[in-house]
Amino acid sequence: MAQARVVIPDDFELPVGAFDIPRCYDGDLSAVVISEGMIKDRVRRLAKDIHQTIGDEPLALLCVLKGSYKFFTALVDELSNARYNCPEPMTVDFIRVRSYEDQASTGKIEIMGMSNLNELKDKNVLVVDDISDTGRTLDKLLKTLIETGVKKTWTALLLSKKVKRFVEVAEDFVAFDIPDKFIVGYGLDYNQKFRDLNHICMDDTNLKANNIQSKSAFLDEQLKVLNEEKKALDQILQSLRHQKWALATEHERLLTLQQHQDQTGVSVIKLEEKPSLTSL
Ligand SMILES: O=P(O)(O)OC[C@H]1O[C@H](OP(=O)(O)OP(=O)(O)O)[C@H](O)[C@@H]1O
Ligand code: HPA
Repeated sequence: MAQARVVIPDDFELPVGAFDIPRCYDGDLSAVVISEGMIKDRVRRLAKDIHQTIGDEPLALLCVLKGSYKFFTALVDELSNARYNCPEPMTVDFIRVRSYEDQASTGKIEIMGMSNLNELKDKNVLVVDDISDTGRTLDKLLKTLIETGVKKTWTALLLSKKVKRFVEVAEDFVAFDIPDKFIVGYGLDYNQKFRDLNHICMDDTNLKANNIQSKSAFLDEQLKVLNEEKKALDQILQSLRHQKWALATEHERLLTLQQHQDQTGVSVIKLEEKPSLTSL
């Protein structure tokens, strides 16, 4: 039977005040998106789906640290139950992969603790990660595992973000499909903060980012209006300059005329050179 997907709608937000949130995160979160209880229930079912698909094969579970430590622990427990009567053992391995700074992938996938990868040679490996966003982490890791000579790979993800992937990667088992928003909690961090949070939440920086975006759009509009006003004022200024220049020229001509009249007693109309426009 095809696995059912659990798709979290884009506007699904539960009030933070309705959940138990550690005091140290007061004011840091804007919404709860998936509660701990829902994760627990979903992971139990996901473990059954994994066992049904992979069967009673020997299986190595690879935890992609740090983000997936909570999901991994929950999944191993549920898989142990699901595989209770399985004659083949299940092993656990850990690897650290890092690429994010603030809320963005740097594109530089750093794999740490590569030495134990050789232990996975010829094995069936279930890669367990917390989230697929750009897809770069899983892509790099899967390619590395294939180069290492593993027998077969599957991926189990707590979250799959509904966003166009930078690289398409097989997502074999997914607990939740989530909106394209930066989320934290249940192992996921924002600059190492919030990993210990039990629920998956939206951190307030999403709100701040939205506010900044709308403020910036508002300022762009203001700037457009001001630029138009500046253009009109420039035109008025230019016209005033011309008028001032004409008046100054006329003034100087009359002065010269008067001087000439004072010296000679004769009234002569004499054209003088105009002052330059830039000197006004
Ligand atoms: O699909 P991607 O865009 O590559 O993003 C997914 C990866 O990003 C996070 O890791 P991060 O680099 O933040 O390290 P962490 O696990 O230590 O938090 C997360 O744990 C995934 O491994
Ligand atoms: O939305 C996210 N939150 C935390 N870590 C992440 N790594 C990729 N995407 C995310």
